Amino acid sequence: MVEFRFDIKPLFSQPIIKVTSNLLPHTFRGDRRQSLDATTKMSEIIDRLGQLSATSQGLSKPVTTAQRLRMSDNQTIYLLADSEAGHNGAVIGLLKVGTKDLYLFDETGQTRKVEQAPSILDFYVHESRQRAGLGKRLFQTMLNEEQWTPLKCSVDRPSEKLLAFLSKHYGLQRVIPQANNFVLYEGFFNDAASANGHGNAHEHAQSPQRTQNGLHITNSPNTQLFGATYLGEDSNRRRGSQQQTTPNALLQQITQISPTGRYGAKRPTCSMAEIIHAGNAKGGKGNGSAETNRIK
Ligand SMILES: CC(=O)SCCNC(=O)CCNC(=O)[C@H](O)C(C)(C)COP(=O)(O)OP(=O)(O)OC[C@H]1O[C@@H](n2cnc3c(N)ncnc32)[C@H](O)[C@@H]1OP(=O)(O)O
Repeated sequence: MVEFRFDIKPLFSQPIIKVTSNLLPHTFRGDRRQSLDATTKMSEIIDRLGQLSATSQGLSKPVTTAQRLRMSDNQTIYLLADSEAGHNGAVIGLLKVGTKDLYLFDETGQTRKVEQAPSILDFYVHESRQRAGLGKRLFQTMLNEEQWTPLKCSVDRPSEKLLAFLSKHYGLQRVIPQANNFVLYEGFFNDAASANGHGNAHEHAQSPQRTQNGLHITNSPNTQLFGATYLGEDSNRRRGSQQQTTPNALLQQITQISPTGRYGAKRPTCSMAEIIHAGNAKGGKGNGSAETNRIK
């Protein structure tokens, strides 16, 4: 459990609170002095949980910091607390989500630009409380609040635990291979006009060409950056057979696909990739991954 030198109860009038760039709990009411005190404490909570999440995922630096949240205009952090724990209560989970403009491959290998794609950016439940349903509670609250459905979420470099989590609770198993670090599941592009539940995600297809050798070429930045996609018989068979893929197999698949990330070797910064996959947030961005720069 993550305890603090101050009492967290005044900040958590309910077990799960939402925080955006003003660094105040969404339920907060108070004068200027109280706001200042609350933002200082919230910053400490976010930084601690962000650091623990990074450590737990083996990342060299946190994906989530108070400073990054303050600089963003489209990110929300959900925090889960146990007010009964310890002397001052304890914060036990963090989930950061946002929307991203992404170039993505659909099921047929065609490139699509998706604006404001719902994205899962960071997720952590303290080690002492994992596998007790708290992650599900946090995730479900987020889905209800954002009015998102799991199938329509892109996931920024999911860990093996998160892949297992999405498979278990939401039946998400078959990924659509991507050239960037985001993972999508089959069905993401169905009825894409309402991709984020509010109906305001937009996607644009790039017209594809299929050559004799099965290479799939579009005039898209994905193709320019990562080359054509091979749509061989094998991949068609795999799709046709509707195989169930285990999280481990998925991870392996992603490892092979992902050009960067926690699974790949370090590679030089690609400024083109940064431009293409940069999200809407004003904060610093990563190497091909909208949010992270997770491996440095
Ligand atoms: C985009 C990103 O954020 S990627 C990074 C995701 N975060 C991490 O990997 C950090 C470490 N892990 C965690 O913090 C948590 O395990 C979370 C956030 C992924 C899930 O939270 P939990 O409270 O454990 O989830 P919850 O109890 O609701 O669901 C449990 C299911 O999650 C998956 N899971 C959780 N822990 C593990 C684990 N150690 N090994 C494998 N699967 C796991 C399993 O499917 C598990 O079901 P099972 O116990 O029947 O096998």
